[in-house]
Amino acid sequence: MTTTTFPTGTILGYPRIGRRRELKQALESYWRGASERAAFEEAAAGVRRATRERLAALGLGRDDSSIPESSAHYDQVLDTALAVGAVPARFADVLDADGRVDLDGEFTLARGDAERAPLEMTKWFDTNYHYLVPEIGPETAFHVADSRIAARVAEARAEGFTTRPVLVGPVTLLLLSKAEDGAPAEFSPLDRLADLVPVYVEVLRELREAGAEWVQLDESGLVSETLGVDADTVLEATRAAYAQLHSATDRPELFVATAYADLGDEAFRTLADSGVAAIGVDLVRGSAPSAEAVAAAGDVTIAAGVIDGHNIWRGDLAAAFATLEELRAQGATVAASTSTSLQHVPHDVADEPQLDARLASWLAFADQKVGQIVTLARGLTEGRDAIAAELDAATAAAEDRAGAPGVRDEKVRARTAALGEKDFSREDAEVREAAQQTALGLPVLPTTTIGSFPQTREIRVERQRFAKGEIDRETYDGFLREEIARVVALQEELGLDVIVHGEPERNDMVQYFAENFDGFDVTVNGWVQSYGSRCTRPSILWGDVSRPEAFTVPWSSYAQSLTSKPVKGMLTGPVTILAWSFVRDDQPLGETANQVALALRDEIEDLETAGIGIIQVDEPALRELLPLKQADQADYLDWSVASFRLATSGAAERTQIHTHLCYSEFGQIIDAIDGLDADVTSIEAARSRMEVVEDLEKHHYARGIGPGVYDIHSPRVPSTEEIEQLLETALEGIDSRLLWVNPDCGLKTRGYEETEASLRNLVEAAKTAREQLAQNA
Ligand SMILES: Nc1nc2c(c(=O)[nH]1)N[C@@H](CNc1ccc(C(=O)N[C@@H](CCC(=O)N[C@@H](CCC(=O)N[C@@H](CCC(=O)O)C(=O)O)C(=O)O)C(=O)O)cc1)CN2
Ligand code: MET
Ligand SMILES: [Zn+2]
Repeated sequence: MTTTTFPTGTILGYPRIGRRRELKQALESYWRGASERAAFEEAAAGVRRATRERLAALGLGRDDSSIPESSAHYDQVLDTALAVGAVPARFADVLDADGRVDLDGEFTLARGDAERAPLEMTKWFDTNYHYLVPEIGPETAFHVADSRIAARVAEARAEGFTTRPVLVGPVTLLLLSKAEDGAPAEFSPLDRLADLVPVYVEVLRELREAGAEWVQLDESGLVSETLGVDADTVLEATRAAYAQLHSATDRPELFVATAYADLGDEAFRTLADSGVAAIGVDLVRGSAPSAEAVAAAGDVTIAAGVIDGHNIWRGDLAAAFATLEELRAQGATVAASTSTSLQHVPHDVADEPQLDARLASWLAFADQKVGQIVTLARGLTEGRDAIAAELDAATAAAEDRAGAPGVRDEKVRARTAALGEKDFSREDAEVREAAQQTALGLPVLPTTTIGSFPQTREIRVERQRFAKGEIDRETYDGFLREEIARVVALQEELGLDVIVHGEPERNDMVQYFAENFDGFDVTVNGWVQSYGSRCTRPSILWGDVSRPEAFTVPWSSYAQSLTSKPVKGMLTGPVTILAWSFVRDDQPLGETANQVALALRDEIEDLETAGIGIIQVDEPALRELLPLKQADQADYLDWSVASFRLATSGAAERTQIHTHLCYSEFGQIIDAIDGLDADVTSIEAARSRMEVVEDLEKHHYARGIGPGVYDIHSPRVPSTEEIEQLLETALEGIDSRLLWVNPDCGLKTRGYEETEASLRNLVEAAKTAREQLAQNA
């Protein structure tokens, strides 16, 4: 086997949706049937080509494997699952006679079809990216089902690039998978490792044939303690898998990348001992391997993740370089790398000319981070003096940021400093329940939705016209009021009990808040993929946060003026606002969370004054930010739960506080959910068919609870019978006085046709369930 050296500087991955979301456009157009397959393939290839050219222009080498081949149409976990044939039996028909899967098969798994729900989607580590969860059973027939990753390597090769293909590694792939339906209770996907690794061996051979000299296997599963498998078992699996991959012939050199938390010496040594040639460690979230581990590791290259792939600050470049030098002084072969893939940050600060120049000078998006990597690599080759100017410039920017106006706002500081215990708690839950019963008079099994109604193209276009100055504020507001009136009337007609205004005024549930708070800025082109073709523009929280004036109140009161049923006010909670923004890194998150909480507390007070009796404070990201290391979890849950309570505990007894969580497994955090002290909580449950009910029962959960009965992630309309069935399951573990009937999440990504049909069935099913309860009483 040829031995090639690892590049001195590299990144673990690059945004793949395109600088102007070209891939999103192409995907949605293909799905709509508005373009042919060939046109889609061409657009996707265009994004890949532009990425390679850009990375080379920024200074990564064309032929030294420093450019990762990290593209994906929909999801990188799906791409790896397809490569090794991890296709569940319920989708067996997407495989052709040769066991291969094509483009439409890929999208069937990702998006489902009329009969089938798609693969489940869940959080990728502690990020706002969502991957598709492979389903693996005792019978899953692993085989090479798809060769697109090799084809992309060959495509790059033809254009003069030697790229480094990126796959999810075998251990992490299985750790992130779920057991296929019908698998025995004691079955764990990791049990199939020995059957899976030989298929990776074949895939590696294919990649080598296509011209890859290095392959990157992402094994962040090794750093997480939240995947339900103990550390020793994970290390044992790692040892077994990599010994076998190492001994394979005709393969690229192995680079195992880990990210999102500390790898730790033991896992580092396990990888080094099993013969992998390079190991990536996240030095933003974790620490460098110890001197002993480095000494014991032989000639393995350490790809030191010193540039933050998960946040947008320019950071302390001099400190990053010092870390590299220190590792080198210990005898390590070092490369400069990002801590994670850059898929979590936008492309380019230069695409944001509207940003204040001073703020912009503190930032580094993906392209700036590539520049930083190139600088550090040059420093490693030529010595510190060669990059002194760049290091000094970054230091000067950090100093400027520390003293800039708005970073500290003394009024905000005085308010958080004065907080006492009473600011974090409400009247007893029973007292509140009685007051709310009187105030609201809701039926048993009340029906409601989670907040958003379909964000139609028309709404987005009107908002864009308003942003461009093509229509004035009055016209835009008038349009939104019409939209709200329509949505309220629709809910009345459907017979829902608690009405929402539909959130048409919001571009995004976090960005909208950032736009209305001080201390934030927003981007115009700073798109980051959240899942599939869906993107967000995370806001930049750079200063102390406060709320200049009420902003949700006019919409909620307008909706309330149209109906005698209660309208639910709709806010995004402090933890979620932090989780889905780029947050200042110069103070503890808990401190920032309390500032956001106080801004929300002000809004809640104004909603109450305006006569809104139910207020939902969404915290879908509560589970997302849960630290991957158990030792850090208690502290996180303390400050996150406290910030929610700070936001909501100013509410009167009679005001019913709701919260909503989705996209996660909740078993692990039920105590924290209880600690939020919300009166009613809606959670995602339909896709896991009410699995959560068992957990709730185990914890003797005694508050209002709405486990979702309708999966809003696919256009499929759930039948009345199906929803009745789910309600029956729910009622086996939940007291009927506590149960609410609602979808899994907001309806913003859905169309009206399926939304109306589904909600009609939901209301109908609730009616039947109520009748049955009355009969049984
Ligand atoms: N921040 C955040 N994170 C989240 C969620 C969330 O809602 N927000 N939900 C969960 C799942 N993730 C999601 C992420 C994004 C979307 C989503 O729908 N995104 C939209 C964009 C939302 C947005 O910001 N829209 C803007 C800009 C819309 C736009 O693209 N306008 C066009 C013009 C209009 C058009 O032709 O469509 C343009 O600028 O070119 C607006 O409405 O104003 C999309 O990708 O399509 C849904 C779920 C978890 N994480
Ligand atoms: C991702 S959670 C979404 C909650 C929000 N209120 C909505 O309905 O869209
Ligand atoms: Zn949700």
